[in-house]
This record gives sequence, C-alpha cells and structure tokens, in this order.
Amino acid sequence: MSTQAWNYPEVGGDLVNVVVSEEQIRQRLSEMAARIDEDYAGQEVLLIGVLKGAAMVMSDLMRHLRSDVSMDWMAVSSYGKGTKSSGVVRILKDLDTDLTGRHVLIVEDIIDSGLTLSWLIENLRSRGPASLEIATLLRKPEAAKVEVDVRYLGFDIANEFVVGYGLDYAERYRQLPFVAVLAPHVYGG
Ligand SMILES: O=P(O)(O)OC[C@H]1O[C@H](OP(=O)(O)OP(=O)(O)O)[C@H](O)[C@@H]1O
Ligand SMILES: Nc1nc2[nH]cnc2c(=O)[nH]1
Repeated sequence: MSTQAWNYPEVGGDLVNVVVSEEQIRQRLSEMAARIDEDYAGQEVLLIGVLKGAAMVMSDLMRHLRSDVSMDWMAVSSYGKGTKSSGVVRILKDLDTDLTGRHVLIVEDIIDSGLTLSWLIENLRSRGPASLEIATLLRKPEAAKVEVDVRYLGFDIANEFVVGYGLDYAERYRQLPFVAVLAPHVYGG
C-alpha cells in the first residue's frame, strides 16, 4: 500500500507500514454504524467514548448513525508514556451522565491486553445500565490477557504497537488519518 499520497513524512521514517487505511476505516465504520442502527432500532443509545484515543472513532462513527444517540466521555489511562499497559487503570475524567436504565455503548479505539476495558465494564456495570456493549475499531487477539466480549469490531490486527487515528505514542501521531505500525527505534523496542 502506497503512503506517499498522504504526504506524511513520518511514514517510512517513524512509521513502518500502514495497517488500516483511511478508506478502510471509513468503510468499516459505516458498516458498524448500520449494525448499531439495526440493533438499537427505536431505542436511545448513550455512546461513551474513552479518551483520548477514541476521539476520532467516536466522531466518525457517530456521523454514520441514524439512531437516537447521545454522547459522554470518560478519560482513563493505563499506558502513560510507554507501549505496555501498566495494568493499573486510573479515572482521569468521569462521566457527567447517570447510567441507570440507559442503553450504553462503549466506543474504543483499540483493545490490546483488554485490561482497560475489562476494568471499565466492571465499573460501568455497577452503575445500573439497562444494557452495556462495546464497539472498537481495533483489536489485537494475540495480546489478550483477559477476554472482552466485543459486539461491534472494526479490525483484528497483529500484535504490534500502532499509532494514528487517535492512537498515540507519548501524545504524538494521533492526527494521522490511518493506523500504522510505529518503528521500534522510536520507543527503543
Ligand atoms: O487493552 P489495553 O491493553 O488496556 O489497551 C487499550 C487502551 O489503551 C489505550 O489508551 P491509553 O491508556 O493509551 O490512553 P489514551 O487513549 O489517552 O491514549 C486505548 O485507547 C485503550 O483505552
Ligand atoms: N498507540 C497505541 N496505544 C495502545 N494502547 C494499547 N495498545 C496500543 C497500541 O498498539 N498503540
């Protein structure tokens, strides 16, 4: 896949190769949105985005949805500046919304070890939602330390550290419109 057209000097330097292109993301999110619309027909859905990584997925997924949706955000972090989950999840920003009796759909950019989401599911379930499901653009099956039940999945990818489309390394690369493998020399891997 050629990346020259993006005019991103990072590709071929800090970035090894594109894993999911902008067009593939657009297409897959529209398919996921169609399934969500079908499943929640006639019901109001609360989308919960997990900051910061899910910002792009949330905004692009949402604009395909025809369901009655509202949105809230939670910020949690387990990676800090590294490329491995610390396993310790911290709430940096909590929800503004009461989940009691709501149909909740968590929107994530990636499930890697699964530690963040399994913790989050437990946390949100205790708040009494009517239903709780997960949509994620990316998942790394080989990296799973805990199994997480995903209702809406974009792509399964290899166990490599990726950046772009919301995903960062030390807060950089989030703005890339595609997902790419980060060269190990950048993080000393
Ligand atoms: O399955 P896991 O191994 O737990 O990894 C997934 C989590 O890691 C990333 O968040 P991160 O902690 O890097 O914060 P960020 O979204 O602010 O970049 C990503 O957005 C997920 O929330
Ligand atoms: N940027 C980035 N963040 C992650 N968080 C969990 N896995 C990843 C990954 O592969 N890349």
